[in-house]
Amino acid sequence: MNTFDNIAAPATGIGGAVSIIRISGPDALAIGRRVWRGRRELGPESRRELLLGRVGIDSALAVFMPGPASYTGDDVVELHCHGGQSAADQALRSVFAAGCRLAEPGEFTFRAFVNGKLDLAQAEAVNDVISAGSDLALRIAEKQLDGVLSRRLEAAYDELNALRAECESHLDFPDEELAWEPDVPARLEALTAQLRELYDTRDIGGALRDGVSVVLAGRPNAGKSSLLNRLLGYERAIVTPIPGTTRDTVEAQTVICNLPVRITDTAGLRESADPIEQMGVERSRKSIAAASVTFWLLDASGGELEAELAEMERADAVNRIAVWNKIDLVPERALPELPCPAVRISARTGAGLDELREAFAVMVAKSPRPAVPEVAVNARAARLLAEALELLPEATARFREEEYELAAIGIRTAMNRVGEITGKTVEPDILDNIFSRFCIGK
Ligand SMILES: Nc1nc2c(c(=O)[nH]1)N(C=O)[C@@H](CNc1ccc(C(=O)N[C@@H](CCC(=O)O)C(=O)O)cc1)CN2
Ligand SMILES: Nc1nc2c(ncn2[C@@H]2O[C@H](COP(=O)(O)OP(=O)(O)OP(=O)(O)O)[C@@H](O)[C@H]2O)c(=O)[nH]1
Ligand SMILES: [Mg+2]
Repeated sequence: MNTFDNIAAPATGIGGAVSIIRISGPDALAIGRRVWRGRRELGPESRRELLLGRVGIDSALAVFMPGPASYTGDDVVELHCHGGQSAADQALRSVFAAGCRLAEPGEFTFRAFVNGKLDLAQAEAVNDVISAGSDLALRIAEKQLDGVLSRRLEAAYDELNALRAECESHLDFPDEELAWEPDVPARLEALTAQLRELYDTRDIGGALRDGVSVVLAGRPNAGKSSLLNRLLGYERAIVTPIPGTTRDTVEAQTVICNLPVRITDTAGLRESADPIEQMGVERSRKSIAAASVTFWLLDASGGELEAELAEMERADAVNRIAVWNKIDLVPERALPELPCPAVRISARTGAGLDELREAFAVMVAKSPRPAVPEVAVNARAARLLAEALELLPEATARFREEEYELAAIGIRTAMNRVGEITGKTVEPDILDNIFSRFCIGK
């Protein structure tokens, strides 16, 4: 990615009423002027004003945002054309003809990073904002974009740097005992605790970014597909009184207690002579093994409680919630105690659904009503924090043993790991890897 090129790309998806084409680079204004004509000329006077004019045959608005006060930090021109493929295409063609190339995925945000408008943690948050699957996921992404995580990491980085310098002064000036900071180990420990607190947000961070995978499992006819439809609020899967209705896995997305969820309905588990059904059951087992939470459906009205429970035990699914269904048919029935969280619901009437949702939120977020955490780190940050957390107790011990050189090396390495999260110290291939996962135009 050459940061001096002029780049352009559609900034909006298809299907909208307006299509925005974004141009960024040293010649953005000249290119904008060549392709867009209005009564007034695009230029420093029209800074951040939307002016009406034409791009080719389409009437379009244009705005000039001079760098460095722009999204990328370079000069930016946006053309707001009519929606649909044709208007945007002809505008884009004239932009390319005027001397732009198509931006690579994430290249606008990459430039914002290179120009110091955003650090790496904020740049990653841009992608999180776009892919946020729930309000909660969006809020946490917006906080990271605002720099909440970055500020904490910057403070940790500065403290590590100060402590590293302290270790080195023990080496460089071994006779100046009086000037030494007395509490280096205590400060190292406090810092380690802060980094661990950040590290401990990785599970909820992963759940918010990737969604939690939930599988609906159980014997045929237990009401898995009925529950799927209930949770989604529309008739996604076929429901019939015939056991073995669902043959293949059915996937959908939803939000439960503000957590984005990828949910899979499965074929009921049983032995069957039908080869197609057996293939479906095979898929069910695979989905159960891959999911992070299992809602295990049990027919509370059935005559075969033992068989259903045995099937559940045999599957040995992780993080399961036992869901006694069809409770509307047997409201008073005493049901066996189970070794896992259990709720009583009716997929038919909707009774107990809130309890199920809460049991799920407690399992995933340790709270029935997950609040917006200040920060929740992603997998990359968690990996780097884990490395720092491994080094710091070691370095603290070395310091106590007056092995200042080893302590300094450990602290410096931990500091660089923390710096990698915000992009202070980072390899180009890591940047490529991060930005290439963005969409074109971002
Ligand atoms: N039309 C349009 N809408 C958009 C964006 C955009 O680029 N274009 N955004 C992005 O994709 C998001 C908004 N984010 C932005 C962040 C910073 C700046 C910007 O120009 N910052 C300058 C000046 C800020 C100011 O006016 O006070 C700066 O930081 O110096 C623009 C958009 C969402 N909506
Ligand atoms: N009374 C009552 N009937 C229910 C309830 N939930 C599901 N049913 C009925 O039970 C039957 C089976 O429901 P499904 O949702 O298709 O069951 P399933 O677990 O998906 O079954 P398979 O796809 O065959 O594995 C249907 O006739 C549903 O209407 C419930 O809460 N109460
Ligand atoms: Mg079904």
